[in-house]
Amino acid sequence: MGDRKFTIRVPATSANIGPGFDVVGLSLSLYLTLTVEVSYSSPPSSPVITYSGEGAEEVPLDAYKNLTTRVALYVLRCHGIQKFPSMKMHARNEIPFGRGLGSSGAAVIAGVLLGDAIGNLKLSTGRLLDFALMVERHPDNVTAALVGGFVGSYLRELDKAATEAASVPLSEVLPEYPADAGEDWGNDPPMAPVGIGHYVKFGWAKEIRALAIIPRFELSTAKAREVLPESYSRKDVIFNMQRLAVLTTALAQSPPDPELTYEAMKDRVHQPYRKKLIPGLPEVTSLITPQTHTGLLGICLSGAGPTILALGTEGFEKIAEDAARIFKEKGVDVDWKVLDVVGGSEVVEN
Ligand SMILES: Nc1ncnc2c1ncn2[C@@H]1O[C@H](COP(=O)(O)OP(=O)(O)OP(=O)(O)O)[C@@H](O)[C@H]1O
Ligand SMILES: N[C@@H](CCO)C(=O)O
Repeated sequence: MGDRKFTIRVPATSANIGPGFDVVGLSLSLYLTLTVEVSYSSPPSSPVITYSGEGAEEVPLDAYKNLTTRVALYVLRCHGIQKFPSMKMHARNEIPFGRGLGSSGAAVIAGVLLGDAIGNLKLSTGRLLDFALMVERHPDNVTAALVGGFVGSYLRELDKAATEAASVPLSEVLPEYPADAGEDWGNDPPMAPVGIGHYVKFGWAKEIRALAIIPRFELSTAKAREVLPESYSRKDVIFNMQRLAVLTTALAQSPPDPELTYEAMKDRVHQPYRKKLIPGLPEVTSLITPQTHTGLLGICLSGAGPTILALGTEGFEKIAEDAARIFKEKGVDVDWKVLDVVGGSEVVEN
């Protein structure tokens, strides 16, 4: 194989969109971009990683500790390739860490695409998703990051053997590989069962944009999932299913109907439990409405939070300023960005 240069670009995502907890995701115009140079003619060595942008002060640059390169190595090892080729990678990241904008999902998809590209594996979209789902176990962010747009997904019920293969602890899927391990990593990594995740892309009305109101603190997804209950009442489950069924079509209607979409973006499965981790969440999502803010279609927690996502057609500045004021009263400073709904990940040869 000759030497190669390529770029991998993966969008940010907002999961849940209110009632679709662990089910729907939306890709947004902030990107994790990898610029990669691979030399197959040089002997294999540890990849040289540089990084700029969001998370630069905390992200590990050791390829055996960095999430993206560990995922790439997992995919390579599942295909019998034990070592990275000689390579340089620069990551430029616009997606803030731990804010509910899918930074980890983007890093995982970037890793799967990186493994696919450097191993010249030519995996199908479905297979790329299988490997991503072995690492990030809920499909909403990774699916939207891979295929783009407004996406619904479910995890298939697997047979007994495949269920076991798909439920190994993350530490076994992604061990922190010792840099000096040579070719001997010990056991083979668990192979991803075929067809773990299935998805469908919904329509999206082109005039709808997304306002991300981003608190200046991080909340890890793991912590935001710990506060959720194990079971729910029938009433709350029906509340969410009714709204989600309406929402997936309502956001494709042009012009969108604010009355319909605002109510359809309400949730009783995750947001009520997360309010203790995000001061201001109940106030922002209840005081900012289509009646008070022309152009607003709906407002919800983005992913596991703490970012708030407001969907709308206009009036973003007023929505953002009023949300910022409510957060400020609770002692929380925010930044805000108006984002577009975008296509999925791209790998471009340079
Ligand atoms: N570009 C990246 N490179 C390496 N590691 C990353 C990268 N982006 C995110 N991570 C890792 O993922 C962690 C954040 O993941 P987490 O799931 O808590 O939040 P999130 O993905 O930003 O939010 P959400 O899943 O709610 O949308 C970071 O602290 C970091 O360890
Ligand atoms: N559906 C997930 C998204 C976060 O990655 C959650 O809300 O916990």
